[in-house]
Amino acid sequence: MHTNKWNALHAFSRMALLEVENLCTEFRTKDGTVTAVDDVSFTIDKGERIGVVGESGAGKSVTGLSILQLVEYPGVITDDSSIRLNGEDLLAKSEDEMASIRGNEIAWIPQDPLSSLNPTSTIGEQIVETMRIHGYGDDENDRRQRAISLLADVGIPDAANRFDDYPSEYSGGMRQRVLIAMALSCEPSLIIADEPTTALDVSTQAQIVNLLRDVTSNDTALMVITHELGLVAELCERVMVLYAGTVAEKSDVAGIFDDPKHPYTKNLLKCSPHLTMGEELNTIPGSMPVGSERPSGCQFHPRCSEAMEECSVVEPELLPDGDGGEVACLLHTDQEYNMKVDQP
Ligand SMILES: Nc1ncnc2c1ncn2[C@@H]1O[C@H](COP(=O)(O)OP(=O)(O)OP(=O)(O)O)[C@@H](O)[C@H]1O
Repeated sequence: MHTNKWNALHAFSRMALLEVENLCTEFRTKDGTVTAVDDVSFTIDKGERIGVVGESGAGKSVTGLSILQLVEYPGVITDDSSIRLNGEDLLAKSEDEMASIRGNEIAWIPQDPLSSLNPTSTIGEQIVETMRIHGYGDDENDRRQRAISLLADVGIPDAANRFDDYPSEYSGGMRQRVLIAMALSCEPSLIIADEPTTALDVSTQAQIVNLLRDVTSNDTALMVITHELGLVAELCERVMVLYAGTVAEKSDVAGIFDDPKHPYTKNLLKCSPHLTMGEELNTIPGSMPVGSERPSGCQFHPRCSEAMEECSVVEPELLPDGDGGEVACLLHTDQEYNMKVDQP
């Protein structure tokens, strides 16, 4: 019952910044409909850091891109979905309004710093341009000064001189810092970071985690998309575990590590290089359903070592787990489901 007190405090001290309800995002391809995000609901409070975790293909990036309405063709957010920022319906916004919200209100840190930066433009000019596009700052000189101070804030030494360098003159870790500076440049209320430490060495990863923790605050919330639960442990307050586009489990960070409920979460913990600390690293046998073919019942049941007969028939609902979190697993629900299966 460790989380109830925390949740009560959380409810009183914070307000919802982002409210995602029943988000469904489908890719309507010629080979059938791929449901990338299937009825996902969650909130992010002002200044909160939340981790969205799962293996490749779980729907993490599409969830983030849906919030920004940047899902590529033939992706469609279905009509029952709702995404609200500070109470405003983002799905009712025009493309021009969304363009202004991107960067100004919600900033995206993409997966790959090298391909996200323009190799032919200086680092400083790219940060200034982000502010210019979003109408931030009064004049070019202000924007330039702010870019230099942001570069210094994210730990670029000798920022005034490094302003005029090209991306190729920065290391991988420095390029990631630049993307963080760009995300911060227009003072967004939410930053969505997609795998922010992938491809960095271990000590640089630790520095980027510390930086992300330092730059998020009461004014800036963070949604981290990652397959790495170790990153979540170091950085986030709450976790949402996705599997095949559905929410497997939600919890505060302590709950996920001390008492994971969903068998998929338990498997992910055994697969995290940071958490296993030199013990044998496991992989989860089998693979996530791909394309339009989805198993009946629980999406994870074909790979689940704890699966029961009814797991192949009944789709588990996401229900309170009794510890302040929520879990979608028949092992953690009462007899109601078994009765449903037994009925003719
Ligand atoms: N353009 C597309 N057309 C068809 N299916 C797509 C498209 N983009 C994504 N998908 C499908 O959506 C699902 C979720 O993809 P998503 O990129 O969100 O996964 P992820 O959890 O972020 O994985 P990764 O860690 O590999 O980025 C996958 O099954 C993927 O194949």
